[in-house]
Amino acid sequence: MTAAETTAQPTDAQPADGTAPAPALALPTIALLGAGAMGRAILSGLLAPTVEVDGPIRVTNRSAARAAELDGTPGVTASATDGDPEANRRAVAGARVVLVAVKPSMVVDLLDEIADALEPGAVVVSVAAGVTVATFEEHLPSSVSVVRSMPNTPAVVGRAVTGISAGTRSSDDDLALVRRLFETVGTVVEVPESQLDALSTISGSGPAYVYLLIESLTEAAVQKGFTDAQAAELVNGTFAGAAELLVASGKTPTELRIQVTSPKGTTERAVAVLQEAGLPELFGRATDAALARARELAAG
Ligand SMILES: NC(=O)C1=CN([C@@H]2O[C@H](COP(=O)(O)OP(=O)(O)OC[C@H]3O[C@@H](n4cnc5c(N)ncnc54)[C@H](OP(=O)(O)O)[C@@H]3O)[C@@H](O)[C@H]2O)C=CC1
Ligand SMILES: O=C(O)[C@@H]1CCC=N1
Repeated sequence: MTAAETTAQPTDAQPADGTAPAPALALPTIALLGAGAMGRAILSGLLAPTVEVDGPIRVTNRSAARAAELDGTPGVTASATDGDPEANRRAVAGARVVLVAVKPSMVVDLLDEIADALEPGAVVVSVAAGVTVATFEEHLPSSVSVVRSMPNTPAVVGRAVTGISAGTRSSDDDLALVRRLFETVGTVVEVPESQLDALSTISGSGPAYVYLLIESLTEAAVQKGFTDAQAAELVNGTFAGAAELLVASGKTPTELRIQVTSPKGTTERAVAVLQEAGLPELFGRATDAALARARELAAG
């Protein structure tokens, strides 16, 4: 299941005895504009039983179908912007945090639409790739602050890595608030804005690189005669197990690769093919291409 196919569901499990855990984290009023793959991934963290948001989260989405689907979720009020030009302005009025999760090309129109409906002191949080703090600040009143962020889709399972960067008007408290918000879906790394596009090429896009590797190894398994189901079990299990081992062992990826690679054994031959084909350099080129695209998005 992709993030785009998920509906917003709390990320934390309820205790086994069925009682609700005490809220561990209180967040102020939140509006979330854009309930696509990323918007809904973040929403799932905010709906965790350990998080208490002041009032329902006000979600908007362009199409009515998705808004209607989310409107039934406890803790959420959702409206569609299609046919309701005031929906975004209503959602942000009185909200302390406004998450902007529409496509980069739609950001500027959205900011112009909501600018004079924002609460003074609101924190506008961008998840849009490439769009700079300067663009946000140019289109918003000086009474609101801007924080740029770059989450990733494992937010759906509470395992996101999110980069955040302060805007020129954001206080330490604003940044701390945004950190707490993204910690509901995983871990948070603070970087200067000058590094956020680079971070996006690594962790923002990173899940796609991992899935591409999984797809490629699965194809190799099928070519070797395994059924699709067997190939998926072998490859998905191997990626999940290797990642878990990396985290649990505290060892470096290099140490763990060497453990697998018996001298003069089979893995050594396979790894040599991948290295000779330039796999490490390919990641350098791929992330350079992503960075160039982020700069195009920034230029509008
Ligand atoms: N996908 C990812 O892994 C990541 C994405 N991002 C960023 O997140 C943002 C969203 O990306 P993603 O979720 O993938 O894209 P999606 O297209 O899945 O989501 C965008 C959503 O915004 C809705 N929308 C469009 N216009 C408006 C509007 N005026 N008001 C309210 N909602 C609107 C769309 O509705 P409808 O579909 O009905 O048109 C859609 O559901 C982008 O800026 C992207 O750069 C950041 C990190 C990772
Ligand atoms: O592909 C994109 O533009 C977004 C940003 C990082 C991941 N997805």
